[in-house]
Amino acid sequence: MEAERLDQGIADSIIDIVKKREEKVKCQQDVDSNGYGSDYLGLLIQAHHDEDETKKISMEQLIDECRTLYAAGQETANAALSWMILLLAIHRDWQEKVRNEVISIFGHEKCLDFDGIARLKITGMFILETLRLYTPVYTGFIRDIGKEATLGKLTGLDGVQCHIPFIMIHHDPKIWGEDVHAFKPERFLDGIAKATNNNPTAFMPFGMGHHICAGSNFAINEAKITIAMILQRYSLTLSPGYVHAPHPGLTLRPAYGIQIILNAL
Ligand code: HEM
Repeated sequence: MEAERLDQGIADSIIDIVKKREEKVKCQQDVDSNGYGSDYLGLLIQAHHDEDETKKISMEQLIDECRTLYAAGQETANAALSWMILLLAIHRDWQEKVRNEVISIFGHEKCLDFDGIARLKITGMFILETLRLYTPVYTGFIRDIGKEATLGKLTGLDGVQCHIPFIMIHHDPKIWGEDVHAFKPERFLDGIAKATNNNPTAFMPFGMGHHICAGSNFAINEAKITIAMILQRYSLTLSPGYVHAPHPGLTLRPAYGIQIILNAL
């Protein structure tokens, strides 16, 4: 009952947001170039109002899309950012390296732009190493194996489910070396292909194949922007009250949160 009430609450708040956009269009405030808006929600509302019945989506479909995107994008990115903040606070040398890169590209200006974000190479290496060590979707994925598939010498796997736990792959010394548990963003200095010896299945924080994460670029940019904006303003120190307890829930999360002391620069 509680789950149903929450579910209805989520649907109602999405409908409220949609109605506000529709009202704006009715009032002619936002019809100049973007109609219902040029973001993802705007595109969904446009599809909901499409006169072509073959392209039109129902309100239920629109709500489902919003739900999926929020669930897939919020919990994962939240977990990833938490571990990034922890590792920045613990590895002060990397905090300095990342901050120096941010300042060298953006100066002490508070405003970031996309050209600069794309040039945040050290920050990118730091993000990849965090995703390797603390893979948010640690369970990986489960795939049904089809008729024709073979796995090494195994055949006749039709109907078998295959579970690929990303975190075990990301912590496999045969792939990453004996220092697999060490925090070493320099592994990614020459990109993911070099770090994994051209093995695309060695590093899969965003999955792979048909259902690979739809928001991976968004998530990396989101992390770069968040880290850059924090490091432009603060230095981070781990609070002595922090207890390290990665909790394997829906995503890999810090069981008791991450307590950080922020000092304005
Ligand atoms: C660090 C952050 C994130 C991580 C680690 C992550 C990871 C993943 C993983 C492992 C999958 C399953 C891939 C598979 O089954 O092969 C997935 C799917 C998905 N993700 Fe993400 N994700 C992140 C952020 C986001 C964001 C920000 C969005 C949206 C804005 C998003 C949207 C999706 C969607 C829609 C799917 C389903 C794709 C499909 O089934 O076709 N994700 N993500």
